[in-house]
Amino acid sequence: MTSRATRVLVLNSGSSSLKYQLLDMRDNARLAAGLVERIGEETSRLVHTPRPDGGDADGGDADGGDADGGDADGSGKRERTGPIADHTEALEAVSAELARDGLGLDSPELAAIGHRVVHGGLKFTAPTVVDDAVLAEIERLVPVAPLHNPANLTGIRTAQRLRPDLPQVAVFDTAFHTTMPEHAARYAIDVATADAHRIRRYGFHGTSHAYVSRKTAELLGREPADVNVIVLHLGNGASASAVAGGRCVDTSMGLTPLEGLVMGTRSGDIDPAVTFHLKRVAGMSVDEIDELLNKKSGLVGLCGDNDMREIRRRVDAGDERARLAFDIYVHRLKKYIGAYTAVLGRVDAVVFTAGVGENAAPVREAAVAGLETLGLAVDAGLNAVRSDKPRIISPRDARVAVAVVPTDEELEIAQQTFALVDEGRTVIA
Ligand SMILES: Nc1ncnc2c1ncn2[C@@H]1O[C@H](COP(=O)(O)OP(=O)(O)O)[C@@H](O)[C@H]1O
Ligand SMILES: CC(=O)OP(=O)(O)O
Ligand SMILES: [Mg+2]
Repeated sequence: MTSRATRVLVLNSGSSSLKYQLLDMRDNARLAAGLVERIGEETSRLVHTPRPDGGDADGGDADGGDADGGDADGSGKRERTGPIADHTEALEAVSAELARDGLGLDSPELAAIGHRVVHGGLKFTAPTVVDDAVLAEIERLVPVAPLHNPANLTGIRTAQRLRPDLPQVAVFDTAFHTTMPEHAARYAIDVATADAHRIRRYGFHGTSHAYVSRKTAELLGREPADVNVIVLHLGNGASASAVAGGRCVDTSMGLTPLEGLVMGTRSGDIDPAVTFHLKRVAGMSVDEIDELLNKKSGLVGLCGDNDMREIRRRVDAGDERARLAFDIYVHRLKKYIGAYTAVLGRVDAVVFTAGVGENAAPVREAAVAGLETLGLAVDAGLNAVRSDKPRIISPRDARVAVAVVPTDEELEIAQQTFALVDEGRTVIA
């Protein structure tokens, strides 16, 4: 008997987390999904959900940890807490959980492992089968994605060790943004210096921006080529993009994932001279400034919390610091909506996605408040509906649709991975 390997394991390694999904590409069914968080701390936690779409569970969220996480009844969810030192240990723990369900990494049905890789520079414009040269290039880009590329590399190397025979496919956050025109991608600095050091806007979260902009066209009942969309990917990291006819024409993240919107722990846009000032006047080292802007800024720097749920709780309780953090976050969003409206000329939809964008109705409401002159408004009733389906939340007669479209980076990575390895593939006995 012969069978074709049709499963793909997707690994999304973040700086302190590992999200994973195992999918069967015949019908895109999720066979397992989960999350390891707080890697490197004493209180690491692994949440594993077998058959996340199956049974009568409420559909939950793909990341298995963004929503309130309380759907205990009958979903078969398993949780394990205790120290997990690094991404190698995390993947070994995930592998053990999968094996308990008969879905171990040794399965002959596994066709490939797909990895989210955050920084691919300009070299990688499409999903790529990993070899030594690809690994070396991802490594070379560590200085411009210091929170992400090292974790991505560990994920790939550990997966290679566990299944040396399988294709490992890298799917790059930067790939979707490589269509940006030069006038959007270049910084206005000395060209020779910029070119010598490959300094330019690369943009990130591209897999999500691509998926969500395509789904938005579907939601509007139109072809992606006919639709102009502003995508607001608001997770822990956050970025905006302007997508014209399916191609990215501008995005808020830059050389690194630090630029642009206010994020959970990152400052987003600041005057670059702040860094000189911190060095020359405050006496901080470059590494200290790096840590300040990447890990101790954004929402956490402003109010001590980076989780929008907690910030909203505090705002509702009258906490002034949380209120100011929320207002700064929203003000930056508004600026990007305005800027990208100007960049696109005609906007068909403004779309919210990722943990904050999909769940935080007050953020969506505040971000478009007062933007009626741009044709933007939300319907309070529609905005309040909680759902994991793509939906329009603007009034029926609105000139520009405002929408919520849940992202699914893992599905997109799995599809791109499978498309690559399945081309011309021979049947496995
Ligand atoms: N129900 C909710 N209400 C408001 N914000 C939420 C909710 N659920 C999740 N979030 C926000 O989403 C963030 C995580 O988003 P996510 O897209 O999973 O980020 P990442 O992929 O970068 O880890 C959390 O830090 C929190 O701020
Ligand atoms: C690029 C980036 O910021 O990714 P994340 O949101 O996963 O941190
Ligand atoms: Mg994310």
